[in-house]
Order: sequence, then C-alpha cells, then structure tokens
Amino acid sequence: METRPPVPRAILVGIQIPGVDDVAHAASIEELGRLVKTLGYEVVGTISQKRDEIGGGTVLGKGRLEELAAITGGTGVVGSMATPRKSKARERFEDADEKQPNARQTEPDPAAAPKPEFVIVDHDISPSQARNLERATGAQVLDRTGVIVEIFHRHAHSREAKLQVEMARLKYVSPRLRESSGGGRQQGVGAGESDLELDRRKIRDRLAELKEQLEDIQRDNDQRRSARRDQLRVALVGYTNAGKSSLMRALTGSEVLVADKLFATLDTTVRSLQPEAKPRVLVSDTVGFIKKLPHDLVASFRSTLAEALEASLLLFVVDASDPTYESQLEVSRNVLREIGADAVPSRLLLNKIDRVSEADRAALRAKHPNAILLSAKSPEDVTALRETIIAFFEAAMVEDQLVLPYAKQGLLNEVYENARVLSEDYDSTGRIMKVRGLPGAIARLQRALAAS
Ligand SMILES: Nc1nc2c(ncn2[C@@H]2O[C@H](COP(=O)(O)OP(=O)(O)OP(=O)(O)O)[C@@H](O)[C@H]2O)c(=O)[nH]1
Ligand SMILES: [Mg+2]
Repeated sequence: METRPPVPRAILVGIQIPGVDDVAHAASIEELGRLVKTLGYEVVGTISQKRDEIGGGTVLGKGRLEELAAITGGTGVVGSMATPRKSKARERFEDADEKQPNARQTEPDPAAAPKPEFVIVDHDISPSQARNLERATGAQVLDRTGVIVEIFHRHAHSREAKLQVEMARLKYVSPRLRESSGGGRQQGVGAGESDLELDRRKIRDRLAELKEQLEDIQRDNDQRRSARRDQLRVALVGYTNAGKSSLMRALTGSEVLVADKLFATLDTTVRSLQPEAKPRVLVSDTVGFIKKLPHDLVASFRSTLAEALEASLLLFVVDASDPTYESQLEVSRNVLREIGADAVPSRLLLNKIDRVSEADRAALRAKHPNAILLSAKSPEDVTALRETIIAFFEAAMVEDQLVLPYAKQGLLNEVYENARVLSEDYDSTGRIMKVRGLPGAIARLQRALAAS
C-alpha cells in the first residue's frame, strides 16, 4: 500500500528585466528553487524569459506560455472559461483553522504522466495574473511571496511568530479570495452577504483579533526587554543561511537549530556567551533576510527583531562563499534600514571562509578592510570573535565606585549581574565596591542605591 504522498513537482518561471544581469537572474532562480525545496517540492525545470517588465496578463509572452503549458499539460491559452483547478496551496492558505500545515495530499491522478502540478513565479504577481496562468497551464500557481509566507507558516514556533505569520498570510490571501471567486462585485446576490463577503469579513475580524493578541505579547516583551536594557547584548543578523545559528551555537554552546535550508530560524533566541564574560554578554540569533521580502513580513521582522534592535552591537553575518554575497549584503542592509537598525554599531562577519580560496580571501580583505573573515566551523575563529565582542564592550565600559549600604545588601546580585566588581571594601556606611560596566548600567545601579 502506498502511504507516502507523492512529492509535488514544480516548474519555476523567471522574468529577466533590464538592469538584472545574467548572474543575478540565475542566482534569484536558484534561490527560488531552494525555497521551493524547503517547501518539500521537487523542481523539475525552469522557464525564463527576458522582458521589459513583469507585466501583461500572463507574465510570460505567448510563445513561452505555450512552452510552459506543453510541460504542465495545459492548453496554453487563457481564454477558456473552464474554472481552473483550485490551487491546493490556496486552499491551504484559505484554511484559517491552521489544522495541518504539513499535510500535503496531491490528488490521485493515476493515469497522469509526471507533469509538474505547480508553476512557481519568481516575482510578485497579481491575483489575476495568477488566475490567467492557472487557466493556461492547468497547474497551480504560486508566486515568491506565497512560497515565503508558506515557509514562514510552517517554521514559526513561538506564539508571537505564529500570530505574525497568520497575519501576513491572511493579508496575502484576502485579495486573492476576491479574484479567485470570479472577480469584482457579486452581481445578483440579493440581500445578505455573499460567501465572499462573509469570508472577507471573517478575515477582517480575525486580523483585528490577531492584532490585539500581538499587542499584548509585544507589551510583555517590551517589559522584559527594558529589564535587560543595560545588559551587554550582541545580535547576529543577516541573510538567510549565512550561518547565524552556527555562530550562535559556537559562541554560546546552545543547541539552536542549524540547517542547510532557507529560514531555518524564525524566532529570536537569546543566550549568554560561553564561557561567561563578566558582566554577562547576551547573544541573540535572529530570523534571516531574503530579497523581495513581502512587506507584511518585513513588519513582522520588525517586532521579531526588536530584540536585536536593542543590542549594542550587530554582528552582520554574510556567506562569503556565495557568489552573490554582495547583493545579499545589500538586501540585509536595506531591511535593517527599514526597521531602523542602521544606527546600531555593527561589524561585518564574512563567514564560511573555509570555502573561499586564498586569492578570493585577499580580494575580500581588500574590499572590506574592517570585516572579520571567519568560519563558524573553526574553533580558533570563534574564540577570536568572542574576544572581539568582549573588547567592544570593554572599550565602552567605565569604572566607578558603588556604595552598598548594609540595609541594601539585597541589591548585591544586581550589581554582580550588571557590572564587574574589581574590588570590595567595607566601612561604616556599607560595602564599597569598585566596578566596571556600561555607563547606562552603572547609572541605573547608582539610582537604585540612592533610592530610599
Ligand atoms: N562550510 C561552512 N558551512 C557553514 C559555516 N557556517 C554555517 N555553515 C552551514 O551553512 C548552513 C546554514 O547555517 P545556519 O547556521 O543554519 O544559517 P542561518 O544563518 O542561521 O540560516 P537561517 O536560520 O535559515 O536564516 C548549515 O548547513 C551550516 O552547517 C561555515 O563557516 N563554513
Ligand atoms: Mg538560523
């Protein structure tokens, strides 16, 4: 008995517009292929075409569309009034109760030759372009945003990430609901709501509910963050698959997930640097960036990354062995700018250097003189990085004296957590401590000691 559902096959479609060179175009398609594989689909081919814009009713020109339809078994023309097969992906998106995101049942199709059931477009396309493509190809059509939203949906673990992703998903689905139900106004539906209006109202209500729940969580998070405000914090940020979680593991000895797939990490994790520094340094691992990131997901990054935004130092991780690392760097910079993190001091980490030839390393050094070249897999490199982090904080620290009255010994722990105690003395007023720490942390301790 066959119990495993067959792996869905997908064909990729990419348009190369003026200004995008061959290398960038090929890299974008390759990345889409990896995204699609992360969803569990098999990529069986690519149709790519040079065009002036990603426009037109069907994205592709007539000839290429026919070529695509020949592969998928469609008619190649949009004109047919036959209702397209409803997209499984779309059904999943519409399935608001979130039952089984991973279950993937492909229709039993016994007689069929293995034709790709999915057409996946490497750009954001309008709902009507998707519908036209579905009509012409007979396949289910997803665009880049749809793929990314779906991956986020499957990988979200924390309650906050789940709520954010559900929001992004509903916003993605809502306009497509309208179009897929025949487009525009529902004529002749007398009094009362049509199914479509009902669905859209449900979505609106659900969005309002999600927004409220998220605000609650974010208020809690803000409180927790403000309690950590003056701690020594670094955040690993950068393009997806650059090696952030690998560095997190190496720096903190934690067991965060490392995987050779895109968007392995969706939640921010915070752990302390190991062996522990004094005062303790907290390291955050964060969600990765990707090009053409859907806008609603950028918004959700903003809150997931709020943690990182409060770091004193961003470790900006790049996969230096990737031929398109420059554009990955640019995408990451843009997202950071968009979420307001560009003001935080940062160090560029050119990671996976073990995969880079000596000649290319020299070129990287010349191009990025301030960057740190390293491999997350090299213990020496990780030790050196740890020292760089500690040196960064040391440079910002100041020395001061705290007087801890005998009546306030309860604050001792707080002193030890937020500063390094250099020496201790006692006199009639209390415990006198020479300490070293960040100016903000010391000022806060002084205030706590002065308060009655
Ligand atoms: N050769 C080599 N591989 C590395 C290095 N750093 C990470 N990798 C590999 O790159 C892949 C991605 O690593 P992760 O640490 O999961 O990357 P990430 O930046 O956390 O990725 P996302 O969470 O998906 O954004 C894994 O297969 C790692 O083993 C390195 O320095 N050298
Ligand atoms: Mg990760």
